[in-house]
Amino acid sequence: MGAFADRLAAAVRRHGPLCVGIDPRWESLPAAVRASVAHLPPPEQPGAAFEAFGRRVLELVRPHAGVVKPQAAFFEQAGPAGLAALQRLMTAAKELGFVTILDAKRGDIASTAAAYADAAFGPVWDADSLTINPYLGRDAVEPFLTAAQAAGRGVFVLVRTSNPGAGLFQDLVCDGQPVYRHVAAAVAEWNAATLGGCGLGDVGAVVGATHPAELRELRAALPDVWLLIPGYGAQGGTAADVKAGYRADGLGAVVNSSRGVTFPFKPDDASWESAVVAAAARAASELRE
Ligand SMILES: O=C(O)c1cc(=O)[nH]c(=O)n1[C@@H]1O[C@H](COP(=O)(O)O)[C@@H](O)[C@H]1O
Repeated sequence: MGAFADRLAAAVRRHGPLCVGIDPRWESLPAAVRASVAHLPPPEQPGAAFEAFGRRVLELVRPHAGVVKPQAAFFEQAGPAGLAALQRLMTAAKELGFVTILDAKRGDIASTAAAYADAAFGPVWDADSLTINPYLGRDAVEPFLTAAQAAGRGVFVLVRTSNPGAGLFQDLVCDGQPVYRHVAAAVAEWNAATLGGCGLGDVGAVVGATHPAELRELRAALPDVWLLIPGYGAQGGTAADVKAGYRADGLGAVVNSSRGVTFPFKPDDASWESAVVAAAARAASELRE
């Protein structure tokens, strides 16, 4: 219990709260990276380029971040070569000492959820943690919790997402509270059984940086829950917006930036690597303050 929470705490103490999202887009990649795969058959080019780019990004951001979050959709889009790239990047991230969040937003009936969980935490993806969608209910979430606990891993449950349309269902008031507060209450219950030495547990909550009022409210309601806060950077969330996500001890939140850190350049910019380093350094310092 708490194995994942404690690993995350160690990473955040060492490197600060920045989580770098790896969401590669073929059209945004540096021209040099695309050229380096031009000899391959076209269906294999995006996957190979994603791997080369992702590996370099991991090395470049290493001094500034202890957590990475590859988003599976972008790799799936690149077909089998993309999935192979994702698998190798997950391994590379672990070898570099990052805590990994596999962002696949899984959720299904219990028997299928068990297969998703087995895939995420088993030897293939070997993720430290996985994002999950709780919409199907308790029996659909529990297989992820069981598998995560058995393997010393964690999950991040979608609670209040960063997208503009998040309120359509999440804000509906039912039994006197918005739906996202009901989800938060369930997260608190699931997390309570998993606390580690750092005082936080293995069942985290996803709360968007774009909703600072809800972030403040959820930080108070979930004092021992790790928050994964996306929406900082490209979606408009600022360092001031995410401030309410941290606990007084500075732990409790990891703040994700994907495009803001990994694509701060135009494809034909030869100095893209220094742009990535500068963006990671800037985000890390802003978030630490
Ligand atoms: O679970 C997530 O990571 C997530 C939840 C959410 O509410 N909003 C959100 O943007 N995300 C993910 O966080 C990343 C945000 O990317 P950028 O907007 O480029 O920083 C993407 O991978 C999204 O899929």
